[in-house]
Amino acid sequence: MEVTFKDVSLSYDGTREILHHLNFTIPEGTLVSILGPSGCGKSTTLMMISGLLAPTSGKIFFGDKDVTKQDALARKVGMVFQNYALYPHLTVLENIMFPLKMAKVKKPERKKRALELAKLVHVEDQINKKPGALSGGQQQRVAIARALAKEPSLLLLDEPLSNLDARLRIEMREEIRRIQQETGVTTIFVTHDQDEALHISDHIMVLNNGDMQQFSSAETLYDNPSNLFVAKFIGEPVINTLAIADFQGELDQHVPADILKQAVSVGIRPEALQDHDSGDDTIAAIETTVKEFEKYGREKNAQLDFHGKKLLTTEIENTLEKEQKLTLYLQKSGFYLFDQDGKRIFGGDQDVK
Ligand SMILES: Nc1ncnc2c1ncn2[C@@H]1O[C@H](COP(=O)(O)OP(=O)(O)OP(=O)(O)O)[C@@H](O)[C@H]1O
Repeated sequence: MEVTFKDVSLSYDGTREILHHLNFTIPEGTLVSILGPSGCGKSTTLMMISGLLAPTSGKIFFGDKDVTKQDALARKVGMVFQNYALYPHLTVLENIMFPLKMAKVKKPERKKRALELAKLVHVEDQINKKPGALSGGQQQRVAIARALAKEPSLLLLDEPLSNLDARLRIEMREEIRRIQQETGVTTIFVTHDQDEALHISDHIMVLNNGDMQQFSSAETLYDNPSNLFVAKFIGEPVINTLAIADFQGELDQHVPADILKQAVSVGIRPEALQDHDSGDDTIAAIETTVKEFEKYGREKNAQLDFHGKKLLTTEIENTLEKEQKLTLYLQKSGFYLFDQDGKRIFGGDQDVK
């Protein structure tokens, strides 16, 4: 189901606005993550999609239908939370069948459907166990199967992996992607973990302080961040940032004068700082001093001092000594300028916002 927010705002108490004028469309059949720091309004956005919370102003559409006034039941959404919320006294199969029982589906039919779902989420060999006898990952699979039982219009997942250990999180995020692709159900996934969002989503909505910063693919967020917040939030290691006044290097050959005049901040991805000149792709050479250097496996990180400011690069070919002087060549791809509002005004693909 396609979901559209038109100018949706929300205040819990009528005074403080938590979400401001959200406008977006989640395309049918896609997996979209809502990503942002703690308290930015991710769960609140999901609750408004579910119908558990009504917007203070604006409209919500499922397809062409205005559902702003419909409750959660009428919207037919399936929800999964981080604490699974399975019924402890029921078996796995009974848990999956439960929503169908409530919907008065006949017993043989609901058993057949629950068995299909148990297979889909790979718990078919656990169906007679109680949730307490399952691992966290298995419980999460059951919770997803239960949410899918009534063939929901949408599958909504609120931080579903946060109670799992690191290895299981990776396994389960791949599983959520597989289940979403096998069922084709439009899925909306709330997370504060960029790695999780970048790995499984078709599109990512980045929220900060109740404002939508950008809604695009993982690749576009990284290559064409619309503003400084997104540039800093997406990417590991984090992008280097400097005030333009602290950037001691020649840019006028590559950056138009009117843009340079508006620039307030500089963003340089760690991989855009190389120790060799690559001709046309190099936009400036800068003088630095090595502070730290680490090399192990595929990781190469050098911490550098650049006129009193710190820079990090991942692209050093040769071994370095502390306090060594080093000329770095700034690559065009991975170099950005931002104006006083933080908007990207140079770098990346100019027409992608
Ligand atoms: N029921 C409520 N009543 C009043 N304020 C609330 C309520 N629920 C959330 N808030 C406030 O709304 C803001 C957004 O909360 P929300 O839970 O949507 O953020 P979040 O991005 O999901 O955060 P987290 O990642 O920490 O769960 C926060 O400032 C929070 O304190």
